[in-house]
Amino acid sequence: MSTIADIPIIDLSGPQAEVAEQLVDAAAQHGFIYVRNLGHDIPAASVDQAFALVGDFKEAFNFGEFVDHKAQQPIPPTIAADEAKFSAFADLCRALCLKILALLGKGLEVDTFFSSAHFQSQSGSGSILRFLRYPPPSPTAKGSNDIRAGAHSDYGSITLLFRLKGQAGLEILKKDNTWAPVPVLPPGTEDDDSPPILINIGDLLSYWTNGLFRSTVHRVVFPTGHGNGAEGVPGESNAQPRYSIAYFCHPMENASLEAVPSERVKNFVPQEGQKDANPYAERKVLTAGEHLFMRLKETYGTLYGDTKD
Ligand SMILES: O=C(O)CCC(=O)C(=O)O
Ligand SMILES: [Fe+2]
Repeated sequence: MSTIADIPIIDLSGPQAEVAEQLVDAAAQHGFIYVRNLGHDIPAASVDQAFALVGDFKEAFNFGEFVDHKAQQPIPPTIAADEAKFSAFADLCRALCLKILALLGKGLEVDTFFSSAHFQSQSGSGSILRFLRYPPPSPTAKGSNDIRAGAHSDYGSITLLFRLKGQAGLEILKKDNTWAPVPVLPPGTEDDDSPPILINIGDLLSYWTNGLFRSTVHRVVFPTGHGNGAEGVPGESNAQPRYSIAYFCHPMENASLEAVPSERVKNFVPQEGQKDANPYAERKVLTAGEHLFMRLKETYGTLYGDTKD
């Protein structure tokens, strides 16, 4: 068995100063954090209900922001009946993101520096609630077809990821450049009512903190029996379709990504060769919207009026 990913497990209900410090350390060392879902922030029933809504999706369905509980985009009739439930779930995700951003600010001794740049109004941030469905392996698939979602890092500030017990697939790239599976139920959480919510740092927050917080590369694979060297986690399988729900949190588009007034950020020196070390320490101040545009342009250059070479 490959060794499972080394990701800290944090209970947000502990003493807040300690929790804040743990979150900052986890963001700096790992870029991924398990937040135990003990029902204080997101009730297990709400997660179950959200997964129960996903039945009809083909591969992915993205909700942009809801305004007055209404999606601001055309949504298929099959989904429209549940609009209020989707919106309520998005609200729970927003609230949890705000809490984590406030704690990260507390841990860096910059108070509301991050949290106040988010969700100042109902729209204008590019935050997305995404429902994902990955088909089961096709019996003939070999080699290159064993990747369900290619290696990437997320663009925004933080991402919340909800997964289902028993469903394998997520891996993170470790510092030694090898992949490690990320169990849905890390040791000690097996009896929780709902699996921990996986939080990861996105490129924007890494940029904003001059690389102190790591935006860790991850992917989704078929871990067993497909000859890709990934062996997965006991008790998890990929025989069934896999479902996940991600909430990608972004600051308001006009938020300016000015230097974080934190000693720890100021004093941070990227380790040599650290892949996600931030090259922009002496940079011009971007807004969150400009940062997103830059990332999208890197990925989808031709669509954004650039020619790729
Ligand atoms: O489905 C997953 O477990 C991860 C999805 C993901 O990384 C993404 O959509 O950015
Ligand atoms: Fe991702």
